[in-house]
Amino acid sequence: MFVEPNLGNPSAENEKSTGWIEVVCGSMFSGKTEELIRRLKRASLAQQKVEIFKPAIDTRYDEEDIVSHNKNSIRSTPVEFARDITLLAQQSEVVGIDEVQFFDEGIVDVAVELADMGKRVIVAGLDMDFQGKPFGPVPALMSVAEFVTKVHAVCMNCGAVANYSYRLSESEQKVVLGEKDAYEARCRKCFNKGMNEKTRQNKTEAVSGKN
Ligand SMILES: Nc1ncnc2c1ncn2[C@@H]1O[C@H](COP(=O)(O)OP(=O)(O)O)[C@@H](O)[C@H]1O
Ligand SMILES: Cc1cn([C@H]2C[C@H](O)[C@@H](COP(=O)(O)O)O2)c(=O)[nH]c1=O
Ligand SMILES: [Zn+2]
Repeated sequence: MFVEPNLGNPSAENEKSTGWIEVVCGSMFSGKTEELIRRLKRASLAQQKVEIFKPAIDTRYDEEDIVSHNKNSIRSTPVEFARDITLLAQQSEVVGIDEVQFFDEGIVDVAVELADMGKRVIVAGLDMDFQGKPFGPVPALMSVAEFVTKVHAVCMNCGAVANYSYRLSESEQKVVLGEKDAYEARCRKCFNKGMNEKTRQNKTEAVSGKN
């Protein structure tokens, strides 16, 4: 379990405690949102000023709340652009961001600026997309973060440790919102098996003139 670093206890009135960036990443169903909520609720319990953001496009469970697959939730502000967070987070000591993979690359500078101002910035998101490729700004965020936590799901095919989000449909679009109806957590072996089956099926359909 992640143990929060000491926020510091500045003795001089104007002295700021050091800020930092934490990344919680992994596949779908790996517990990213639960871990984010856990850290943010502990910060609130410690009387710290907490602000939470999510990309406006993620409306799966709720327009505003961040909701885990277990239905654990926390209030958040949906924002369209990464830059919006800079303005909205000015008064906070702790800034949480969920589904960070959906933000533009500007989110990296935003996270760095907020941390430079002395804030604790906690972001959670998918490190890989449905093809097993790095997802948006997450790799760059991992580079600039002080702390990176990779969490894992359970493979729905064989029960092994799952590192991949396997898309059940044939869609090739990067962004396809969904839950268990659309994705399965899979281990490396079962993910590769599924991807190879898809490739074979596409080739067969191309030969038979279906596509
Ligand atoms: N294949 C799976 N592996 C692990 N947990 C799963 C799986 N499918 C459903 N869950 C549930 O999802 C919860 C994690 O949800 P959540 O924090 O929203 O994950 P994430 O944000 O990483 O998608 C787990 O505690 C568990 O109850
Ligand atoms: C792999 C992958 C996922 N998505 C979408 C599907 C869900 O709506 C979110 C991930 O949510 P979670 O909290 O991590 O379960 O992302 C996508 O759009 N594209 C992908 O490649
Ligand atoms: Zn497996």
